[in-house]
Amino acid sequence: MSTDTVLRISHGAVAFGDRAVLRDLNLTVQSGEVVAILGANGSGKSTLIRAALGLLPLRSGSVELFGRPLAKVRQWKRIGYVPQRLGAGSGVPATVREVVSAGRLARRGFLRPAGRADRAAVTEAIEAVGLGDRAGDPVSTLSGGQQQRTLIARALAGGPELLVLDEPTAGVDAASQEAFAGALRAFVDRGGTVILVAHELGPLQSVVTRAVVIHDGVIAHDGAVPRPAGHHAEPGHDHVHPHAPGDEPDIWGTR
Ligand SMILES: Nc1ncnc2c1ncn2[C@@H]1O[C@H](COP(=O)(O)OP(=O)(O)OP(=O)(O)O)[C@@H](O)[C@H]1O
Repeated sequence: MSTDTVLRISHGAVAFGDRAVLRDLNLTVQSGEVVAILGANGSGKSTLIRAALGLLPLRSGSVELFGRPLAKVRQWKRIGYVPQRLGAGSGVPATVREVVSAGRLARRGFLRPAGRADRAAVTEAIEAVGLGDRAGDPVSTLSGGQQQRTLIARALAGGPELLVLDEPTAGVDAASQEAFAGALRAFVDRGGTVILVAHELGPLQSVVTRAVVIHDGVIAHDGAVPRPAGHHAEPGHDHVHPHAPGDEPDIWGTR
């Protein structure tokens, strides 16, 4: 597998008004890595990935994607991004297949009708997340976890090299978490790179190769996935964890 640099953030700083959220942050991700961005609520995890994709401006520092400065990145189809939440209640009764097909648009161009390869990629992505039997159903009839999987399938359908996922399994049922972990594993086996934000990894733990913990605007840990610190017992712990009984959860939200 090649070890090309997929993402490099150098001395990145992001502030909202005069509030610094990220300060002098350095992060390099190589091709083939599965990096989990961890940290407490509000520590800046989403801010980090949004800045990495050019969705938020840096106050200072620089970002390179696939070896190019952000301003020179043209091939956005190399990246699949799944933001934190499906825009709920859009009122559009789109089916799973329609939503996932939207993930092919950047690749095939807006004016060209979907071809055989497009349809095959959409079907494969839907199967990969375990929604083959729901492809014709409106997404509004799906569970939250299934909707999240639909968005992941949409990102996969574009055939990206890098997947960026913001809390893909937060509040997601156990079956969806397992299906999602399987889809990610298949993506990585084919040479894909993943950066994901998480509060707990659950079934994803076996896929993740590296954990980056954000604290106080900088990287407080970069390496092996840290062991849980028993946060379930803490009163401030308010996340929903749909894991199986007897399953030992892994929590990092150091609040
Ligand atoms: N557009 C914005 N304008 C002002 N403040 C913002 C904006 N986006 C994020 N923030 C603030 O920046 C901080 C970091 O937010 P961010 O969403 O990156 O945290 P997070 O680690 O992803 O949190 P969570 O785990 O709750 O999703 C928070 O205090 C948040 O309120």
